[in-house]
Amino acid sequence: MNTMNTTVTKEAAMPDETPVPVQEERPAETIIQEGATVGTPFADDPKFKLRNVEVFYGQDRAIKNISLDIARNEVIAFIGPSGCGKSTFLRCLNRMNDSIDICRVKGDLHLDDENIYDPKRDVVELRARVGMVFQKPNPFPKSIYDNVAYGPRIHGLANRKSDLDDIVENSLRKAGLWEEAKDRLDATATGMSGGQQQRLCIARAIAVSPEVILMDEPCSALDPIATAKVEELIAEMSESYTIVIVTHSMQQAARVSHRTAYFHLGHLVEVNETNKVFTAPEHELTESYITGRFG
Ligand SMILES: Nc1ncnc2c1ncn2[C@@H]1O[C@H](COP(=O)(O)OP(=O)(O)OP(=O)(O)O)[C@@H](O)[C@H]1O
Repeated sequence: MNTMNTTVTKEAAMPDETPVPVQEERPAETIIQEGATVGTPFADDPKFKLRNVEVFYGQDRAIKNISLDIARNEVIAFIGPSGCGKSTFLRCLNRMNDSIDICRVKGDLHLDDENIYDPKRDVVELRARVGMVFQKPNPFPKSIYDNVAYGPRIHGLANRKSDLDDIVENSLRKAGLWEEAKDRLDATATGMSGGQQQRLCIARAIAVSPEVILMDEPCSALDPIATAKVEELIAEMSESYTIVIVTHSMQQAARVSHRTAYFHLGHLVEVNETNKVFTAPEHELTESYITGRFG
């Protein structure tokens, strides 16, 4: 455990002049050392190598000098209080922040030794390699088939209709949706349940053969049964893909991830094996969060 104290003691003068110790919470900012993440933030031969990353919205610095590796085929969970920068950092990994005018990203961000922010980089190709599943299922107002076929069509991944059929079937199978969808491929996707729509969005991401799948609170709009299905899927998918998941649910992070990264006020405070984060956190802020003292 980090040995720094969370409290300071100060003497307060009582009317009878007897000094009485007063306990005061030390503000979180005073116990964070910028850029000094505790635990195991680095990996050998990483999929993503991210160094000294800073993200600004206008003048506001939302991500403060974060360095992290994401290993191949690992599931890493980003946790932390609301507004700590989890989604902002996640969106750097496939340049989703590019669409926000006031957003500026600094630092070195590499995917397989290629600079993600190289001005010459094809962002469409990057997002095919690094797919994304959002908080709210967002199928296109098209048929189930066309939702999954959309990416392969625009990326020219199938020459014949039968090839496209195979991609659609395989993607729906991998997303655990084939049995439910095979007899209604022409039905509109928006007529599916929320959980089915989210698995369809996962199938849509899988259809372009990504290497990485980013998930931004993928279960927050789902009921417990649909959530359990998506979590099962994450476990299966981790054999083929690198997965980065932002979640508000510590139980979910504990169930699905190999490593967990704890964010606080734009800092990356701790990264460790998930089991360690939840049973023996090294930093006192991580401990405060997982024991429910704030967040
Ligand atoms: N488009 C934006 N414009 C300006 N500021 C933003 C924008 N998006 C996020 N921020 C700010 O950046 C900081 C980090 O936000 P972010 O959404 O990344 O946090 P988060 O940890 O994902 O939060 P939550 O758990 O609530 O989704 C917050 O202070 C937020 O207000």
